[in-house]
Amino acid sequence: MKEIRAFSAPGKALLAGGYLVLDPKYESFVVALSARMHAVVSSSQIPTNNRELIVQVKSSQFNNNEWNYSVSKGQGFIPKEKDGKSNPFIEYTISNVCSYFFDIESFDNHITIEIYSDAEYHSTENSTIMSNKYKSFHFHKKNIQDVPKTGLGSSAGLVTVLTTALSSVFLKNLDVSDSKYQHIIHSLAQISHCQAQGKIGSGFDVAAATYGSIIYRRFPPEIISQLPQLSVDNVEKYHVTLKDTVDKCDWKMTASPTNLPKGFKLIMGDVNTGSETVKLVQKVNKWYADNEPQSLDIFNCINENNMKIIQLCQKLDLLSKADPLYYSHLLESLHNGSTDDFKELKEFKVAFSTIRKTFRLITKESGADIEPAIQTQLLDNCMQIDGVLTGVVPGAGGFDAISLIAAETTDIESATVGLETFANVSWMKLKQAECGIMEENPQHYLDLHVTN
Ligand SMILES: Nc1ncnc2c1ncn2[C@@H]1O[C@H](COP(=O)(O)OP(=O)(O)O)[C@@H](O)[C@H]1O
Ligand SMILES: C[C@@](O)(CCOP(=O)(O)OP(=O)(O)O)CC(=O)O
Repeated sequence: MKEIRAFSAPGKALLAGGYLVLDPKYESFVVALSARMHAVVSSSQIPTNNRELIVQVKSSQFNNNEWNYSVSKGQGFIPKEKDGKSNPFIEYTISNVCSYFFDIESFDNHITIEIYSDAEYHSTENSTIMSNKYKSFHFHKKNIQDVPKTGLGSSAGLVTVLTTALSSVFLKNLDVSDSKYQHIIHSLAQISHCQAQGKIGSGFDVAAATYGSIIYRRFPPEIISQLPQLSVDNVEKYHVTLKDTVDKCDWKMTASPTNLPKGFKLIMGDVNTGSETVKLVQKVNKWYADNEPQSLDIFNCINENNMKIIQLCQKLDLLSKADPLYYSHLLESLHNGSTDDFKELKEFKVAFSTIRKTFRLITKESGADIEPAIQTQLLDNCMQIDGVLTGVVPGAGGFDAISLIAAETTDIESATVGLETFANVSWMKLKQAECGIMEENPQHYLDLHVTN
């Protein structure tokens, strides 16, 4: 009998903690976003002589892209694509999930996974909308690697949701709301994502895809770097080390659920030019090493303000319950220019402006365009808009995007329409996600038809 299940995972914005998050001594604030990556998985058992798996991954939104893999222990769980096509994010995910579960006695060996990604992950130019009563997706004429990204973490979302979908074939009782399974999904996805990227980043994107909005402290990079290379000759060794890493190892990380305070929302503006995170990180690392110990003081100053933001979010949320009247006045102040009358809001603004000031200092000293002048101007202008409290360049910064924190009642589109100052920004149809990885109804992806 054919089994069908569906899952989805959210995108991310690193609101506080860019660069510092790479070091396990600092915590960061990651907001999970309503743009999600989806996987619909169906599996069945077909007769074979060996324990070979057939895994077909379809991403029909992108020029009908599809990858057809055969995977077996004899090939070291290294997937072989029928036509030699490659997608490292899919391949490492298949390798790790298969290696982790391969001692399970019986499992479905014919697996089809359909990937869908929400509109906000990519430029929607020249795309066709296909929808049904429940979902709506953009279909492109280009292959996945040729459609411009917006920077919400498509590969992290893909790897996390694919890890979940594949694991569900081996674990029929997989429950994504159970922390035991979330840990397995998160660990396998972090490992696969790092291997596919060829570097061990901070992993905040995979953590948000799994756990939702979080206060995040990264795992030590050695957890992943100590894994042996997966090859035909060391299948057993890889399997044992992987099992230990996922099941026994202390990942020494934090991923505590958090949220923007009640009555506030995150607004993301796509600036449409793009930056290269790897190059920015290299420049900042060089600047840091060349300028110790002052660079440590600068990072500590950013950290103090990051922590302030995390504490203020918690404080505001408590206040919304403890003193609803005061809180409603506080929210109103965002629309009548009196935010400075409320010390919590004043402190919130000061924390962000200090972080921005410090980012500008690093920009000047390192040559890494974290908050380039054009973004400074844009953010300053945004802060004049009715309802907007503050703003920052998220993640690595650069020319990619801006994040604003505003009253839920802010209408950013109307406030900026037709204004030259905001001509280069497109406001993304996004909000904070309600949760990390979640199970979806597979019926909701059926009968998609053209709607534009
Ligand atoms: N919907 C999708 N279907 C198939 N592969 C995808 C999809 N989205 C992302 N990917 C994979 O992730 C890659 C982009 O990863 P990356 O450059 O790290 O971008 P991002 O910063 O969005 O994570 C794509 O080239 C592709 O291999
Ligand atoms: C600099 C960083 O700390 C944050 C980068 O955040 P972005 O959200 O800009 O990331 P990408 O999607 O990978 O480009 C690097 C890291 O944490 O890996």
